Amino acid sequence: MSFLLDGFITEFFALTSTSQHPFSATSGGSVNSTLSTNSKSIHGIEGLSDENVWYAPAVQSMVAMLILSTIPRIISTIYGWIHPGIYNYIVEKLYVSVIINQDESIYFQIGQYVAEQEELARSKKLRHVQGIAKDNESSRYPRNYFDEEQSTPTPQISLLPRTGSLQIVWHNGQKIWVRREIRKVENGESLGNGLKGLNLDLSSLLQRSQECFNIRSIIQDWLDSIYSRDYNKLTVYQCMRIHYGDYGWKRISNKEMRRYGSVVLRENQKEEILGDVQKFLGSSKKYAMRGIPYRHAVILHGPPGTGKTSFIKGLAEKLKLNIAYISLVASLDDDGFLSMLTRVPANSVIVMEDFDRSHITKDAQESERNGGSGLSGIPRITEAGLLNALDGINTPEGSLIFLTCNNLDKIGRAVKRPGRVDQIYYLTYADNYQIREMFWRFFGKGKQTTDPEARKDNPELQKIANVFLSHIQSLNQNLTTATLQKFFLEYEKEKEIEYWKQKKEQGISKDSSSGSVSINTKDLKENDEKKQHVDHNEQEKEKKEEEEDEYKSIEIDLNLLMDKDYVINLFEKIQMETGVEEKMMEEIAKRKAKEQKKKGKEQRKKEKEEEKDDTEDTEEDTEEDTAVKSDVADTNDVGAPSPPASPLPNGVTSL
Ligand SMILES: Nc1ncnc2c1ncn2[C@@H]1O[C@H](COP(=O)(O)OP(=O)(O)OP(=O)(O)O)[C@@H](O)[C@H]1O
Repeated sequence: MSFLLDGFITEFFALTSTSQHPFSATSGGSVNSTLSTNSKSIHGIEGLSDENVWYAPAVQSMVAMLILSTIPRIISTIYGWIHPGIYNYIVEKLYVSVIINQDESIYFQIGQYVAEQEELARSKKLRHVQGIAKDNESSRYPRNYFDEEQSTPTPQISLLPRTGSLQIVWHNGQKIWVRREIRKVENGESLGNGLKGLNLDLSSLLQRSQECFNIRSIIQDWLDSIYSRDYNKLTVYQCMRIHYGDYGWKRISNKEMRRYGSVVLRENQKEEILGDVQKFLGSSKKYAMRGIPYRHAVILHGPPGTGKTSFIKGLAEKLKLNIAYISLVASLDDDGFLSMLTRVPANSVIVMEDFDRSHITKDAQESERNGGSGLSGIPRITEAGLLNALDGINTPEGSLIFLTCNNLDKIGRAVKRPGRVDQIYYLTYADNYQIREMFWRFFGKGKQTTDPEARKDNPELQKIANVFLSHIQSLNQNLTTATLQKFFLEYEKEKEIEYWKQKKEQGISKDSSSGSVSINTKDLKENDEKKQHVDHNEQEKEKKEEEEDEYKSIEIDLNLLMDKDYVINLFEKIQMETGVEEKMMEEIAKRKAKEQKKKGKEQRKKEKEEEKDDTEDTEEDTEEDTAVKSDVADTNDVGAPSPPASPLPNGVTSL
């Protein structure tokens, strides 16, 4: 009922107010003329001038369309008051509607499209909206470390229609009503506002012989437009609980893909995994012929920060796949798990991370003791559920599954056996090849980042890379690629800080030397306030653009990377900050203690030498004094004996 009332009110305002007509957002000018002609066209067209006559039929048909689309709603609303049965009958006969539940993977795309149309239209009709935070990527760079405002960008707010509000979206001249509404459970009761079970109810006036196929093709157009715009971006889905007992795939981000080339594994390892996956993706017929379930599971294991997640993202970019994360530690039971696998968004690689930390350990009893498998009341995936998933019982044809873990020993043999898991790869600490590649990817220019031949053109950087590598080797420590990345970022940051510091100093001295132009506040006040505001905004924009260009062109001085002490100290600082594994911390502590001891020894040695020098000086002084005294004595008391030489060793003074 309220749905139709809203529709009626919307139509009423659309007819009575030209500025609020949905067309006004896209073609404001033409709408005014259209509607001002309405009254004339209804009573005839005699009032129209010759040059306007040509569009009269169009105006008439538009008005007729508007009336036609409104009248059924008005009638159905009135009848709805009189008799719900009649209301239902009219709705049933005159409208088509499609409901998309929140647990459908396209729910978010359709919701996004509709919200964007609303934002585009900036409809003045929307009065009560939902405010959500919008991530403002562009405000993050350039990073001038002295500009505090810049480093803490203000969050941006975006307005969306509220749950329950009615939106109108025009598609090729056809009007679609869209409403987000709280989902009704099966017995017809609403779940209440606290729960986020939502439907998108899209309805449209029934058009002859098109029925729901028309609205289906409209929704398909919307989806196509969203997908074509976001093509080349990685869509990441996460399996989430939508409301009690119900799970869905939620799109959590739509990012630029991580480039496959930006991930550095051991020499040829990346190509090996890629080749294996490509071979699988191109072998559907072979699998079918042999009657083998067409699915492929890969385990990536190794210490944290060796690039397991990064590699999967890079692989997804390379193969143009989306990523669907499913957490094995979430409160998800076997039924939920398997049903989610059947609904995995198309063209996705399924990723189950931190497998060894899940409740599915190699010892099922241990798992139960730890509260797994539902004994603690929290629904859990059981080992049997996981084995079924890996066997491909519920997974769609062509499923590609990646499992990641730090400790492979914690995974039961049943899981690892051939047929369930097809390949196992170990990603470990960075070797010389990876250190070198990471270095060039960070500091090389153009082709040098990936092409060893091109690096020969930069012997200076090659020298720095070699010396840097030898410093790392002298550390004699296992370093992950994540630690190396952090090192380079920290180094860059330090150098940038130095750069901005210098810039700031130069800026101040430049201003003071040139006797910067002082602003006459009186003159400013006389200026038009609006103009000032515009000028200020433009200046800010220009300044930002200049800084952005400058940021891109900052030349980082890499010579410090050849300083062994600097490199070792920065690594230790990073390792301390990032809380590396205990063993590494122990090693650092040991080395620190050793260094401290060495320094203490050197200090004592130095002190001893200084004291020795002092004693020698004292002795010399004493001798000199004695000589002076004896001279004096010679002069004053000729014949007095000289004092005996001290029997104490050097540096010990006699009391
Ligand atoms: N081999 C690598 N090549 C490029 N970048 C890497 C590599 N390994 C780690 N990194 C960087 O380190 C960070 C952490 O890496 P990532 O999350 O992929 O590690 P992980 O092995 O999945 O760790 P965990 O086991 O804790 O999940 C990322 O920012 C990534 O850019």
